[in-house]
Formats: sequence, C-alpha cells, structure tokens
Amino acid sequence: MTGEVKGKLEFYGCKCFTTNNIFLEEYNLHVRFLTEQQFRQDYRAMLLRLGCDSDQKFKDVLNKISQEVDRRIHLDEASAERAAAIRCTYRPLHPHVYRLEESHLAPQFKKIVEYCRNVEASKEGLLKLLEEEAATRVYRFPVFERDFCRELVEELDHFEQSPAPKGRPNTMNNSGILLDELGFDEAFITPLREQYLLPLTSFLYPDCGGRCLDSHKAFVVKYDMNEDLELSYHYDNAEVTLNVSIGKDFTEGNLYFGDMRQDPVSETRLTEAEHRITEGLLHRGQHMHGALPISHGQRWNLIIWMRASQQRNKLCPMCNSKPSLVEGRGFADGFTKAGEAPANSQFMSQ
Ligand SMILES: O=C(O)CCC(=O)C(=O)O
Ligand SMILES: [Fe+2]
Repeated sequence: MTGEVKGKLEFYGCKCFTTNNIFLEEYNLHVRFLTEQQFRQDYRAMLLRLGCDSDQKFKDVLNKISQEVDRRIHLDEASAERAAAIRCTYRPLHPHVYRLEESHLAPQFKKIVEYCRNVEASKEGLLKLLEEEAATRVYRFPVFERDFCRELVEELDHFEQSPAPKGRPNTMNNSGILLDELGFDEAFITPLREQYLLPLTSFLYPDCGGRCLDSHKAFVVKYDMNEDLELSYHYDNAEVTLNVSIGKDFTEGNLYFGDMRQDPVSETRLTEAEHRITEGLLHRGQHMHGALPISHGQRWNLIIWMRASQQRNKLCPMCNSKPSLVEGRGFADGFTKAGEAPANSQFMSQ
C-alpha cells in the first residue's frame, strides 16, 4: 500500500496505531500491546481489579486485542475495497447532499464565516457571534439548515439499509458511517474544512494547530436504544473536532467535557453540552470528553476530526512521541514528512 497524495501533501500514519490505544470495552480501558509479556506486566493487576478474574477472561482479552490489531493492520486495504464496492454498487438517494452548497448551511454560520474572512476581524468580535459553552473553549453555532439535516440522515439511512459494505467509524464507536468511503470527502468535507471551518479555528485555536488544519477524518456516529447508547471518556485523534447533531429524534445523550489530556489527573469537574439538531460543537481534540446515554430514539452526529500536520508532526497525540511514519491511504492520520509545505497557508499569518 503506498501513501496517497491528497491536494499537495502526502499523508502518513504513526506506527503506534497497531500497538497503542486499544480499547477494551468491557473494562472501559485503553491499553498498549507490544508483547504478551509486556501486556501481562503492565495490565494483569489492573484488569484483575476491574473484574477480569479468571484465566478464561484474560484469554478473552488477549483474543479481543489480537482481533483488533489484525483489523488495524488490514484497515487501509479493507477500506479501499469497501470504497470501490460502494462506488460500483451503491446508488445514492439524494445525490446533491454529497456536494457542499451554500444553501445547505445555516445563515448564522455563513455570517460568522464571512465575519472571520474580513481583514478587520478579531477573536473578540468572533466570540460575540458564537455561543460559548460552560466547558472551556467549547463553542456552539448552527451549521446546517434543518432540511439538509433531514436529507443527509435519509441518505445515510438509505446507505445503511443497502447491501454495500460498511466499516466502523473508529476504535470506540461501533455504529456509524465512514464518510470518505461513501464519497463525501472531496466535494463536501474538504471544502467545509478549508473554506468555512479554518477561518473560525484560526481565531479560536491558534495554539492547537487551528491555523493550519490540512486534513481530516470524517464520520457519522449513531446511537440507538438497541445498539450503542453512550460513548466512554476519551480524547480524539485530532487537533480540533466539530461535532454536529443531525438527527433523528432522541432524548438525553449530552456530550460532557473534563480536562485536557495533558493536565495532571485531578478532581475533574465534568461539564455537559446538549446536542441540538443542526447545531455544531467545536472543541479541541485533546479536550477529554464522552457522551451520556440516550434514553429514547436514535441520535446521529456528524464528526469531523481535523488535523494539523505541523502540530502533530512534532508529537503524535496517540503515543505522545515523535511519530514514526507509516504509509497510509488518503489523509491517513494526518502526518507529513518534514520539509513538505502545508496545504493551507492562507490563515497562517494572522
Ligand atoms: O457522540 C458524540 O456526540 C461524541 C462522539 C465523539 O466524541 C467521537 O466520535 O469522537
Ligand atoms: Fe470524540
């Protein structure tokens, strides 16, 4: 598998993807697996405290890890195959939702972006147009028109019910849709990031790569009374994340925020932010968060993990070390080789 060029840059993953942050759902624990000996040494006692109290249970854990590592090793290949099968066999219900159009966007969002593009814009001025949540540096604004959300969910539902092959959105979410495989990247997510979100993040998160976001991973997560209800506390593999509520009809399921990943463990105060259909919550990827269980209905959210190669090339957020580059498909995990020019530079000097 060779690294693919998207725009001007070639993107890579970090080697840690096949060893680190393996999520054991039953024990609500992220682990690192290098060898069985290292794993026993690092986690046997902790797992025992968490209820993994028999040889069989420990064997089950080792099996789960081996399956997950295998899935990760073959992820790119499997993803390319699914994308090709989708292109050949899947007929969209609403083809126009795959292309970003101004009419899809909420008027207030367009006003905010227009403000940011103005040479006289300032962070203070921008903050007057956004709703700041109780959680630090979490911002809310309307993103899409209600009709667009309805059509997007109809499209995704139609895809879900089709026989086309489906991957899972990330390591923690079991249900949802990978938007690059479905063909949303080029004409929808990339222009949304470059033309609409980058102007905002440049003002809001200059210290976290917000001025030079140059790739993303976009997916839809789905919570249902018969499937995943909630999402454990975590941080994202992203510098900045946009989380937009797009439907369908649900109660509860708030997002909650704690400390930044790097902060020393303390008496964390958790702060909730409600999901409201059509509205987005923008937050730092390294801001720890989770989702409370829904108590009724079905909740669908569009998530865009936005990455800044300049930022992550220094330190991989998933292993906290200098990334060890491996080739990957498409935007991979957003790392680039030293010396390559960043794709988005128009907002870098503000
Ligand atoms: O369910 C949500 O709203 C949060 C999803 C999320 O944090 C993620 O997928 O990274
Ligand atoms: Fe997240």
